[in-house]
Amino acid sequence: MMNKSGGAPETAVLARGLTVARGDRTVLHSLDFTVPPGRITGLLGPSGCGKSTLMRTLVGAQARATGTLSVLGRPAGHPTLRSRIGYVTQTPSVYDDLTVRQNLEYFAAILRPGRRHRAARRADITHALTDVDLTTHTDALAGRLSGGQRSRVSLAVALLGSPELLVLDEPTVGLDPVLRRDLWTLFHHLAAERGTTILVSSHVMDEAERCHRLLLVREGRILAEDTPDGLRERTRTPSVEAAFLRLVDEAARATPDPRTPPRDPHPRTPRQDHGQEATR
Ligand SMILES: Nc1ncnc2c1ncn2[C@@H]1O[C@H](COP(=O)(O)OP(=O)(O)OP(=O)(O)O)[C@@H](O)[C@H]1O
Repeated sequence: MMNKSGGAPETAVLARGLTVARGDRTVLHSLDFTVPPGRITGLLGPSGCGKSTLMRTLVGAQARATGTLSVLGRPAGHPTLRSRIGYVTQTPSVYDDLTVRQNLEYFAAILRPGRRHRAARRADITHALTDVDLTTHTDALAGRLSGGQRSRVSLAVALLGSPELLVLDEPTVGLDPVLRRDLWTLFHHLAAERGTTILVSSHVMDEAERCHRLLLVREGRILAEDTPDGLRERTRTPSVEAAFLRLVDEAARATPDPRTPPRDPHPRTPRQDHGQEATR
């Protein structure tokens, strides 16, 4: 979607009535939301609420989706989006029997094949390794790295080619506090200095405070779409975690408990029951 002056897009991602099924059940229910460009949007919600499914749909890896999902002005999954999106899955996508540099060389060659791009690929790899602070481990086998280091190799792969949109599925899980802080500094640097749009999922609510905007998800539905400040003010709570819990309680009050049988809109009079009351 372009703005009125025809310049940069107003939204990096736009979803309308997005519904996604996995197996025999609907996992995402008619979602409406936007992701602004050049900002960090946090996708937050409890385990199993559908965060990974939403990210997979965004990058075109989820087949059974209906509704509208526009990504960088194209329908999700469009072939031209492949080099414009960097996607980091929860499990690091690295080859354990290759060194850090060889992993990056392999993926860089897929993104920009051919000898004429050799210098650009080398510059890209150096850039990505510096971003994730792995320049001292370039010759280490990926299989011998710690969990946090392997996650950072995976992130470096996603940074190759300077994607416009970074989709990061719980990138800070299992990292120590210093590494977590450094990664968030990197995310803010990418958004502020390179205009990268970042969609990052987490079920750790304190990470929400580091995002510009939040999408709170529960049971496959958007509970709220707001800034951290907006959420706290709207719910009159001191933290995003408290705001989330309040919204969950409000949603539960607004939705009848499915275990309670619905009231019969046409109750039969005793005469119509023909005396069957006792057998019900
Ligand atoms: N391959 C699959 N087939 C059927 N259902 C699936 C499949 N993968 C996931 N699901 C279901 O879809 C729902 C959403 O899962 P998803 O992985 O998107 O959640 P999540 O919010 O990312 O969870 P987590 O934070 O634990 O990673 C869950 O109920 C899960 O059981």
